[in-house]
Amino acid sequence: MTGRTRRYEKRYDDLLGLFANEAAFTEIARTRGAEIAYRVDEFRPSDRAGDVIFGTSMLYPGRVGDEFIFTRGHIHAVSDRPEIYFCQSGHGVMLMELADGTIRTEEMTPNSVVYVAPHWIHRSVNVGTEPLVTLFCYPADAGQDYDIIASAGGMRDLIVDDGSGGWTRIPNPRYRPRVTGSGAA
Ligand SMILES: O=P(O)(O)OC[C@H]1O[C@H](O)[C@H](O)[C@@H](O)[C@@H]1O
Ligand SMILES: [Fe+2]
Repeated sequence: MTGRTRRYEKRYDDLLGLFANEAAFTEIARTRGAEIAYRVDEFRPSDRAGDVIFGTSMLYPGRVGDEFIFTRGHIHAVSDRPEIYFCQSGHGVMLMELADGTIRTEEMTPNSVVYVAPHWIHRSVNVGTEPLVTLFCYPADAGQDYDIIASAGGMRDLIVDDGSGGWTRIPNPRYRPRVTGSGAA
């Protein structure tokens, strides 16, 4: 991508506390903490509501224990703002969750498009062996809220190796359901 207005990179060290297997993470961070886990190049023409931010993201393959490497994940700060992702290469899963814990996954393979509808928390997961490269686009006034995941102990499900070359979803043992709506427990 040429003409970017920003590049943002996350190293393994920046992902501390996000993976379920803390011992496996500690071991990886000890030897490869400074390695880039993912990189985002974006073009942001302005922050105006009618404008769009677009760019490319490159998530390198990896695993922490059985869990596949992922982006930190967020909900848009203006939560009704959607996003689209076009997969250029690699094999990924878009893991999406509503505040009430409803989960959805969409597989990402080259030339597939994923629509992240308004109000969905979203995280890209690389379940393959090559970098997962996506082109993304979302409204320029959307912003990102990371606390919605952090305050719940992560997303409700983990995307893990199924032991036969694929991926599967298992419940996240650290997940604490959010209190949503009136009177919900
Ligand atoms: O913001 P993160 O959860 O770290 O994910 C990294 C990036 O993922 C996507 O590509 C989004 O469109 C970016 O806006 C975001 O910054
Ligand atoms: Fe987003």
